[in-house]
Amino acid sequence: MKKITIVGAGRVGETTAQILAEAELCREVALFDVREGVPEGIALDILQTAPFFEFDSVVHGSNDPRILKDSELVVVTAGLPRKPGMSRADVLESNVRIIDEVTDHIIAYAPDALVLMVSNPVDTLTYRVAQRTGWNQSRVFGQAGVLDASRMASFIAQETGFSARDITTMVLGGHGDTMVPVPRFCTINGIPLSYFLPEDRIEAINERTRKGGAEILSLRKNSSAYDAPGAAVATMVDSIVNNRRRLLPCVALLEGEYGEADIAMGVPCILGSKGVESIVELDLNERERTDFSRSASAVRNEIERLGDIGLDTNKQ
Ligand SMILES: NC(=O)C1=CN([C@@H]2O[C@H](COP(=O)(O)OP(=O)(O)OC[C@H]3O[C@@H](n4cnc5c(N)ncnc54)[C@H](O)[C@@H]3O)[C@@H](O)[C@H]2O)C=CC1
Ligand SMILES: O=C([O-])CC(=O)C(=O)O
Repeated sequence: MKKITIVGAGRVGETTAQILAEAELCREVALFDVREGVPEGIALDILQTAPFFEFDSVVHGSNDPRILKDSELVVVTAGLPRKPGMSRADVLESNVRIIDEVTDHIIAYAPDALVLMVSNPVDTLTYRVAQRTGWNQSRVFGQAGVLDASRMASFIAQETGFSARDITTMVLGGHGDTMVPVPRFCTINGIPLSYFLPEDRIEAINERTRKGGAEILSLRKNSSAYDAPGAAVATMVDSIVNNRRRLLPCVALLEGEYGEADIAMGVPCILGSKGVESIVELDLNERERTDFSRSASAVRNEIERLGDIGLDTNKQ
């Protein structure tokens, strides 16, 4: 891929930019942020790691949204992170205004790009971007499940003492307290998780996964997570730019899949060069279905709050 722009040169944006450049996932990594000098400074700092990591990707930054021009993919990390004690939904009102502005820049300067949303609450803001752009399911999607699944895998690795590499996990639903880890679809090198861990330990891991973001926030105090989130975004970008067509949980717009429509939330997707190529519909059991629809209700409540904010588009 020639050019990827990261909107929001904060902690997640910077971490993502470093990984994309290091892995040469595109020729040009652009950083856009409203903080004066910051995107330029971060770009320069990352560029100066090129001799160590031996990459040729170019990194540059600007406060001018025209930097988005010619991007094939835009990763959106702009917006407030929550503070300890808050839920992700608590930053909805602040972030929707930022995301509306960012969306208008994308429409104006990168009208053919794919959009990978990261800003929280990510399900609702992915939905918002899709509404404002009018773009389809394949082009507008978000990151949540890749991170949640990696958290779950690392907890399983800690619990079993086995290599995290052999652990495959699946987390569906909204990226909030109602997220749905699905241990039935988790394996250790193909062997079901239940072969290694008793039910109560699996349940404890599910619960820790649901609270994974809050756990880090409570420890780091003045920052939510950004190392694993950056790596999760880069994993999705890699599947897109290399057209790997990996099966990854993504925040996707549902159009009847899983019995839901007019909503965006985490489901397994095939992610390739055109974005979300398809949604994989798993045959959920009764408990998983109940948990999934509870999670959908939580996301829907957030989406309803958007109604008060109004979608007065300001397409340039
Ligand atoms: N989906 C996920 O799994 C995750 C989502 N997040 C979310 O990502 C977002 C960013 O988190 P951090 O990087 O830690 O925050 P941060 O505060 O370090 O960075 C946010 C950046 O957005 C910029 N920004 C604000 N308004 C802007 C605008 N109109 N245009 C361009 N840039 C603008 C700020 O200047 C700042 O540099 C938060 O909403 C956070 O909750 C964080 C981790 C994981
Ligand atoms: O916890 C937060 O607010 C940031 C995030 O989404 C995560 O780390 O999962």
